[in-house]
Amino acid sequence: MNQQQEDHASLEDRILRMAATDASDLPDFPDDKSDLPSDFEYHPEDYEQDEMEIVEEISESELLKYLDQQESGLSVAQRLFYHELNTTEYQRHSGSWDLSCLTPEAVEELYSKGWTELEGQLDLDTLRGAHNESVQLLEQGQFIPASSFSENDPSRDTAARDDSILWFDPENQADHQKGIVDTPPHFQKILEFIQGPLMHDIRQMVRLNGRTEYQLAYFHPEGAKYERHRDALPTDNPADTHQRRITVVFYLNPGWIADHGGEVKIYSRPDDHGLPEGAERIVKPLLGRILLLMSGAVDHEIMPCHHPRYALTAWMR
Ligand SMILES: O=C(O)CCC(=O)C(=O)O
Ligand SMILES: [Fe+2]
Repeated sequence: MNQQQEDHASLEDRILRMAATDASDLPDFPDDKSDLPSDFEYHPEDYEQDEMEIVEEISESELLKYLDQQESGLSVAQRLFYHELNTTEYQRHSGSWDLSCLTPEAVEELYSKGWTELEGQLDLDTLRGAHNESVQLLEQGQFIPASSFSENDPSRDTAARDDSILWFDPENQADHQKGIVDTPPHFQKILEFIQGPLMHDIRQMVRLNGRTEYQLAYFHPEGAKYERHRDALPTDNPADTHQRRITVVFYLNPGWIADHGGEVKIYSRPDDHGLPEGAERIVKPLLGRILLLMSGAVDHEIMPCHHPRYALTAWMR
């Protein structure tokens, strides 16, 4: 762990700090122990229990708001990078960064804004094939409403999303009860790209320490949307295996036009006064476009869809 990281509280510490400030029933501990009632016994475990209950009660968005007030999610997420990429010193050597598919500009943008877009990484045949496979999976009834997964993660506001999802498991441990299906051949190629060149590049730049999951989402054309949210809590702990670190979204919508809707709105990060620092940005879900996000740093939303919309999301931990 480097000096920079030691100076910052871990995610757990920051959450517990909040719990402690909210817990008005915590005793004011006097320096002079004689102020305590004579029969008072302090069992720290009792209060730790209270703190945990408070953490469970607050919603994910409230928790994020509080964490952002302590430090912006982007600053926290930037410490997952091995280097400070926005220095002239580091950028001068960008030609020698060992990248197989990403450009140095894309990596710099991911670092400095928390997100970037890529194009032209996969051939049209694979992309069109994956779109056709998505339609087949829908016709086979393989998708499950995302909101029905809420019991797995009580802090997630699953009412915020109208999409239906399924999971690909590269080891092909199909379990249809849990929404896991065999990976069809064109999706297999996309997964190979993610696990190969893309993972290679991201690993060079960002500390990863966990498994990657693959979710295919279908948004129905009767206005399905996904309200503003973030994919993870901001963490800079290299040992964390739980929080998602990088979100990769592959759009699979041939012939997309503005009337189809389903654009992604990317929210600008808040400044020191909690106000948006810049304008919101729109990403169109065009076939072959890829959106990369620092999962703990960037709020985003999916606008209402007026045409079937498919996207594959990979979350790297
Ligand atoms: O489909 C997209 O554009 C993004 C999906 C997303 O935000 C999510 O699944 O968390
Ligand atoms: Fe998301």
